[in-house]
Amino acid sequence: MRAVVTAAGMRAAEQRFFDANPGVDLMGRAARAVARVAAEVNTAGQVLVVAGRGNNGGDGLFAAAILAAHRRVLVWPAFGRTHDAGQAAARAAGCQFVDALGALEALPDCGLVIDAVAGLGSRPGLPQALATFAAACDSSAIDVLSVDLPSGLDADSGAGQPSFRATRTVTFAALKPCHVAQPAAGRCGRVHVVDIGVEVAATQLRQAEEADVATWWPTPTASSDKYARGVVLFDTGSARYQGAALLGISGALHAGTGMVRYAGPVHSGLILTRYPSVVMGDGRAQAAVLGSGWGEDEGASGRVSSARLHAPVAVVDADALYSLPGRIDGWLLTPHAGELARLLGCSRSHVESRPVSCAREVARVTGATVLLKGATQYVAEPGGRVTIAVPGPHWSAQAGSGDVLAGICGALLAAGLPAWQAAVAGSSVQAMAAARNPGPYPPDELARRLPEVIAGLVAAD
Ligand SMILES: NC(=O)C1=CN([C@@H]2O[C@H](COP(=O)(O)OP(=O)(O)OC[C@H]3O[C@@H](n4cnc5c(N)ncnc54)[C@H](O)[C@@H]3O)[C@@H](O)[C@H]2O)[C@@H](O)CC1
Ligand SMILES: Nc1ncnc2c1ncn2[C@@H]1O[C@H](COP(=O)(O)OP(=O)(O)O)[C@@H](O)[C@H]1O
Repeated sequence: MRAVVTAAGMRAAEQRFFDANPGVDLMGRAARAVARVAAEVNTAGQVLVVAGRGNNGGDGLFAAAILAAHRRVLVWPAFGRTHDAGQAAARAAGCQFVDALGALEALPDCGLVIDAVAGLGSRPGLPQALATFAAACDSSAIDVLSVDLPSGLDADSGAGQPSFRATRTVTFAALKPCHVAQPAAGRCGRVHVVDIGVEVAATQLRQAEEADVATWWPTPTASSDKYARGVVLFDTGSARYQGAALLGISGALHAGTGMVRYAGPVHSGLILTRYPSVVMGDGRAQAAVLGSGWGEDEGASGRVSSARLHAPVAVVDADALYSLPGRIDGWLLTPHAGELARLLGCSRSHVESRPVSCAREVARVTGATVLLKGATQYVAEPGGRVTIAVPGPHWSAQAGSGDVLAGICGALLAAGLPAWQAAVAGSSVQAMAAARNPGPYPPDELARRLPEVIAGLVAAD
């Protein structure tokens, strides 16, 4: 699990560090890390450092001084004034200072641009000259190494256009929200988190890793039987959306559930032709999966109540989200941004601009865990902790992926994982299956690839 720290949290951690270690040269440590990664990206070509006015510019200037020992380094102080000591070091090391025009003219001869315009202090957007330069970097496909974060992005919200688009980002102590939240994360390239000695406090926002999923994944033992592994009861699908039932069942079976019961309206012939191990009808279960493919079913409340008679907890997807039976501790809700907006009575764009606080709010009010689906998958617990799932490729943005995901999560909930782990592990493993099978595979095909991903995970653990 990797901590994700806000700009304020990072500044507080830095202050604690300085209080305990007065006089330590953190900027020097940051600059050496930037120079090291710069040398990895491009070993010998000319480097152009764009330096801002603050400490981020200072990191870039000291890195420029280190790199200038072995290669030609140009420095563009984008606002004229820049970090005084950093500027003196860069000049003393022989860096050549250029203006905006000089920077643009030099670009074709450079092997690397270091963006040290702004980091934690970055405000959304760039002034015109920098926006023009960032666009020129984009169109010339030159490697851009951003210091802390691509300048022009807000560290916490990830908002910001125009901004630099980095191929690599070197950040310090911990990830910041903009490194993990799409679409900003897509502008950071490969992110290196460098230890500079600053310890961040435990965070309420974290990014899960494959190793976490491997640790949590429920694997059968010699004493396992189908009931111990978990029974999932599905009430999914409708006459109009029959496929949703098949997709969810596929997710659960390929994630390793002990048994699937199906109590929805889709004809048994259709279900059993595809999945002969499914037991038709109600019965005791460890978890239910509800809502996928219901459409605007008028009997939604009745279907939710009925499932409660058979299973202590449920994954609530799609249209079942609007028939929640009061407080539902231990349950898992799986809305996308539009569904979460409807639950909150706000606009989709409001949810998209504040995904963490919106998911937290619904978790707090319902007592359930909320998996907010989308390009970044946020899992919010009622206590306020939010875990981001392992990311995957955007091919998964297709009808039916959510139905499969609900089934995977149902299997994990039935196996006894707490709702937050079921949600993080389920959405991560689906993303990993998509990442290991790049291309436009339909969601049912990706579900069939889950076993090899899970086998690899548990073997590695
Ligand atoms: N906080 C820490 O623990 C550490 C911080 N360090 C560096 O210090 C940085 C923070 O320094 P500062 O607080 O001085 O802030 P920054 O240097 O990140 O940003 C502030 C400056 O950038 C300008 N600026 C902000 N947004 C802009 C935009 N979109 N376009 C153009 N200019 C913009 C501001 O006007 C201001 O001059 C970190 O990002 C990191 O690079 C490192 O030296 C090491 C440790
Ligand atoms: N841009 C994206 N990149 C990666 N995954 C995405 C993206 N957009 C959506 N997804 C994933 O695709 C699935 C879509 O779910 P959902 O909208 O409920 O679809 P459906 O109801 O049709 O199954 C979710 O698992 C979600 O996390």
